[in-house]
This record gives sequence, C-alpha cells and structure tokens, in this order.
Amino acid sequence: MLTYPQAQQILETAELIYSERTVAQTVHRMARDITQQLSQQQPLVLCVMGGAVVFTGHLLPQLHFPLDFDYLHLSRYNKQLQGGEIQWRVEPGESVKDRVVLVLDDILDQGLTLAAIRDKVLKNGARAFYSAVFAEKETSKPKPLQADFVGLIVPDRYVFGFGMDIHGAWRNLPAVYAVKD
Ligand SMILES: O=P(O)(O)OC[C@H]1O[C@H](OP(=O)(O)OP(=O)(O)O)[C@H](O)[C@@H]1O
Ligand code: HPA
Repeated sequence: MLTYPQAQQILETAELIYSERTVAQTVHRMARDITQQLSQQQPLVLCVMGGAVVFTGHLLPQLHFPLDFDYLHLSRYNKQLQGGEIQWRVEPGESVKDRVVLVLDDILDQGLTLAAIRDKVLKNGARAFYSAVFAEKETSKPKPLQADFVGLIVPDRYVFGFGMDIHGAWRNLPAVYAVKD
C-alpha cells in the first residue's frame, strides 16, 4: 500500500488528461449509445470489479430500460503497473446462459482481461456479448478484441482516476490523470 505522502506525490506530479466535466459528458454519451443499441434486449450487465465500480455507478442510473445486474472479479495487474497472469476471483456463472451480456470495465489496455472475460461468458452460453470500456489505451500492439462502446482514448502511459488505480490508490478521483513520462 502507498503511504499517504507517496499517494499525494503521485497526484501532484501527474498530468490531468481529462477533466471531471469531460468524464461526465463521456459517460452520458456512452449511456445514450448503449441505450440505442441494447434497450430492447434486457441485458445482463456485469461490472468488472474493482476498477469498473465508479464507471458502473455513474452509468447505470442513466440506462432507463429493464436490465439485470451482477459482477465479475479478476485481476491481472495486482496493484503493479505491468500486467501478468489473470487471477479469477469471481467467474461468470450460469446466469449468463441465453442472455445478452454487457460487460463494463474501466480500461481496455492490452485487451487480455476483456478477451478472457468474453471467452468465459460465451463458453457459459451467453446469447450475445457486448462490452463497454470507459477508457481505451492507444497501444502499439494490436488488441485481441475491440470494445463495442468506448469512452475516452488515453495515451500509452499509466493512467489513473475514475476507478482506475495506481498501486491501489486514487480510484476515487473524479477525473483522469497520467503518470508523468
Ligand atoms: O487490457 P488489459 O491489459 O488486460 O488490462 C485491463 C484490466 O486491467 C485492470 O484491472 P486490474 O488487473 O488492475 O484489476 P483492478 O480492476 O482491480 O484494478 C482494469 O480494470 C482492466 O480490467
Ligand atoms: O493504465 C492503467 N491504469 C490503471 N489500470 C490499468 N489497467 C491496465 N492499464 C491500466
């Protein structure tokens, strides 16, 4: 865990890349697009814990149609800045069978996490798989999948805020920051 001064120093030296206002506008636009595409499908919406919790909390009250809600839990970064093996804590269960599933995540970086989720959801019998990511990182390497709904494009730097952590800290920030190069 970061100490209080370490967490403060990270924020003080970081660069604000998207303001709270832009974040709110982005979630609003995504809610509109998701509504257009899925409002007749009664989707099962799955929040990917823990990064997607803030995005989910802002998005769900803007989806004015019938849906069901549940969560998944897995981790690939484990509070580090580089990803490793995927560790599942809560896998998608039988509830996805025959459902249109919409997975919500905070960030699509290399795409390994979302690809692993898609594979499990489809293997467990979902009728259709959709994904919405609040942020997508511009990576040089091609990703194994594209999200159906994308919020903000972020540079190929470590970013945090609005659910995204840095060494476990600062998920609670209302805006998006990038670590200085
Ligand atoms: O596209 P990828 O390179 O696979 O990375 C994206 C994933 O990494 C983060 O999760 P993390 O493993 O940090 O767990 P967290 O949700 O608890 O932060 C983030 O929430 C995404 O789920
Ligand atoms: O840049 C990032 N920030 C926070 N969490 C992440 N998970 C993958 N990439 C990132």
